[in-house]
Amino acid sequence: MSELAIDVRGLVKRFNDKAVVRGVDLQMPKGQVWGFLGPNGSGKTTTIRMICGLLEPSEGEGRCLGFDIRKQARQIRDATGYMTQKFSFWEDLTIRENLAFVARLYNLPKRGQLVDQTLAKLGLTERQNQLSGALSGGWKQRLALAAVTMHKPDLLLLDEPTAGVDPQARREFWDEIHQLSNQGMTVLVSTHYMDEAERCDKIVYLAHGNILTQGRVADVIQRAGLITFQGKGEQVRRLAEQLKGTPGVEHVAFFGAALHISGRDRAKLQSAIQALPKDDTHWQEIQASLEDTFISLMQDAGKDTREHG
Ligand SMILES: Nc1ncnc2c1ncn2[C@@H]1O[C@H](COP(=O)(O)OP(=O)(O)OP(=O)(O)O)[C@@H](O)[C@H]1O
Repeated sequence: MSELAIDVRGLVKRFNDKAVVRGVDLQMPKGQVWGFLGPNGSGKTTTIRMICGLLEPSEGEGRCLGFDIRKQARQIRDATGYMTQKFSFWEDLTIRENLAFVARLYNLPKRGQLVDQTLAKLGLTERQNQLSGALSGGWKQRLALAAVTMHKPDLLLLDEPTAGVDPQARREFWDEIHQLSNQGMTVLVSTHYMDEAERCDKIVYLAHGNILTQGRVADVIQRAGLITFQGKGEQVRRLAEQLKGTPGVEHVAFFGAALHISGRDRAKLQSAIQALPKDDTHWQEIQASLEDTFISLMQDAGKDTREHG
């Protein structure tokens, strides 16, 4: 039996002749947690849907949990939990009714007992008869996660599961993801949050339908070879415009109140800083963050697209 949960090659998806996924190869070992990142519209959802057999690729092939993504969608569905971006409950059904509905959908045995256990694990037994629509965003996502894992899938595909959820609830959600992973589940999760990317064994970064980089977070940052300086001070907002377009300054971005400038030539970055009007801004070289790296990758990918049409 293959040790790869996902093994797909050359996946292409075209909608009305426009390629939105342009040749994705993904080999993901079982038991790991991988993050799927990339700007809006880069093709993450489309790729996930092809992997789990919901969408037929225009080109390419592969296996998910050993099943052919083109021919064995049903088997993949039965062994996979897929939480879509807009996972929605019947808001006018109770919490219990929603779980019971999913259990019936998967034709699970001992449904009543299973729903009881799931409610207890979630800590929602007391509230089981409340309408799901009344739950907070964080609770809704936890309920959704419980629903898509009730059939004990081998692979969990989560599409931006924590969008719009507060930081505390996101943390709790991730604790649950890691617990599921400890039980042997393989998890592929798409996200726009850098702190979530850092919790993954590996990340895959997609832009314009292509994988631009993948690997452990530290390796991805190191491979990008970015040099970053951070500026802090009262005047820093005024400096940003001035720095844009300066030779050697490849990108300029605010991180809270601090300004980051990055490039690949340290001397040029230093010259750019020295040429600034003297004020109280304090500059220091820092290690490039994952976000700096992604901003840079995205800008490079943008240039590529413009250059190559
Ligand atoms: N059924 C469809 N028909 C036509 N175009 C589509 C369809 N589904 C997706 N697209 C387009 O494909 C591109 C990739 O979309 P996709 O949802 O895969 O991106 P994404 O990386 O998941 O984005 P986000 O981070 O915003 O969720 C987008 O331009 C989208 O508009």
